Amino acid sequence: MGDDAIIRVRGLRNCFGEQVVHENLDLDVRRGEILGVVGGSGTGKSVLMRSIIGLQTPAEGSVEVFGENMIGRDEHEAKRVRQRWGVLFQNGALFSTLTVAENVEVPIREYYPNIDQVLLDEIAAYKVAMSGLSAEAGPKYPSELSGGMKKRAGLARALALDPQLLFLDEPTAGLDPIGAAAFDDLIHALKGTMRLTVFLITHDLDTLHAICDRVAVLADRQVIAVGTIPELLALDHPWIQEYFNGPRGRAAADTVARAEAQMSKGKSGMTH
Ligand SMILES: Nc1ncnc2c1ncn2[C@@H]1O[C@H](COP(=O)(O)OP(=O)(O)OP(=O)(O)O)[C@@H](O)[C@H]1O
Repeated sequence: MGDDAIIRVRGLRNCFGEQVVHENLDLDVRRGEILGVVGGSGTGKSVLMRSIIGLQTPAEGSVEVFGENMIGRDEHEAKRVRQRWGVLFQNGALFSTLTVAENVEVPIREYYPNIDQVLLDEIAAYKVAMSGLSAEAGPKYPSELSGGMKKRAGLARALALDPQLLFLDEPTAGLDPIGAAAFDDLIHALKGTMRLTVFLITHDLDTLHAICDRVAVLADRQVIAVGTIPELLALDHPWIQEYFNGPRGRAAADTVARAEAQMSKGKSGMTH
C-alpha cells in the first residue's frame, strides 16, 4: 500500500441476491484528507462504508485499512484495528436507554473494561465538549436531544477512543443550514487538531465545497471518478455535470466563494 493510503479497496463486489450493488470497485482514501463520497440514492455508498468497517462481507475483492487486510480477519485482530476508527451512522445510532455520557463510555468500557469510573466520566465529558455540546447534554437521554444535538452526541461517541480515522454517513442530513454549516466547521476543526482522515458520505453540496479535499463519485456500481471538485467538473460525465453544475451545485459553489471572499476581505482589513 502506498504510504499515504489509509483505506485501500480493490475489486470490490457486493450483491444482495440478484442485485449487484458494486462490481470491481476500487477506492483509495489518503492520509489526512476529508474524502466526500457522493452518488445517487441507492448507488451503494452506505454498503461501501459497511464493507470497509466490516459490517458487510463482500462477495469479492480486498479491503485494507491502515495497511491491514480487513476481510476474513479473526474477531480479536479486527477489534484491534477497529479501535483506531470511529463511526457516526446516519441516524446517530445512539443507545436510547443510555444518557449521552453513557453512550460515549460504551466503546471505552469495551476496550478498557477495568477503567476507573471517575476517569471514564472525565473522558466522556471531554468528548462531549469536543463535539460542541454543553456539559448539560451529558446526563440527557437521546429522546431529549434535538436532531443536531443527536449528531453531536454520535460524534462524541465516535471520538471516544481518539480515532485516526472517522466514518461519517450523511452527518448533516436533517440539519438546518446553519446547524449543518456549524457541523461542517466542527469536522474541519477536528480534522486539523486530531489529524483525522475522514470518509464522509453526503448529499450536501455545501459540505463538499466547504470541507472536502477530494470527492469520490459512485455510479454504475463503481467509483467512476475521484478528485477535487474542479477536477470532477472537467469530466464529461452527465451525472457529475448535473450534480455539480446544476442549479443547486452552482448555488453551493457561489456560497463558498462568497464566504471565502468575505474572509479574505476581513483579513486584509485587519492588516491595514
Ligand atoms: N441488507 C441489505 N439487504 C438487501 N439489500 C440491501 C441491503 N443493504 C443495502 N441494500 C441495497 O443496496 C443498494 C445500495 O444501498 P445503500 O444504502 O448503500 O445506498 P446509498 O447509496 O447509501 O443510498 P442513499 O443515498 O439513499 O442513502 C440499495 O438498492 C439497497 O436496497
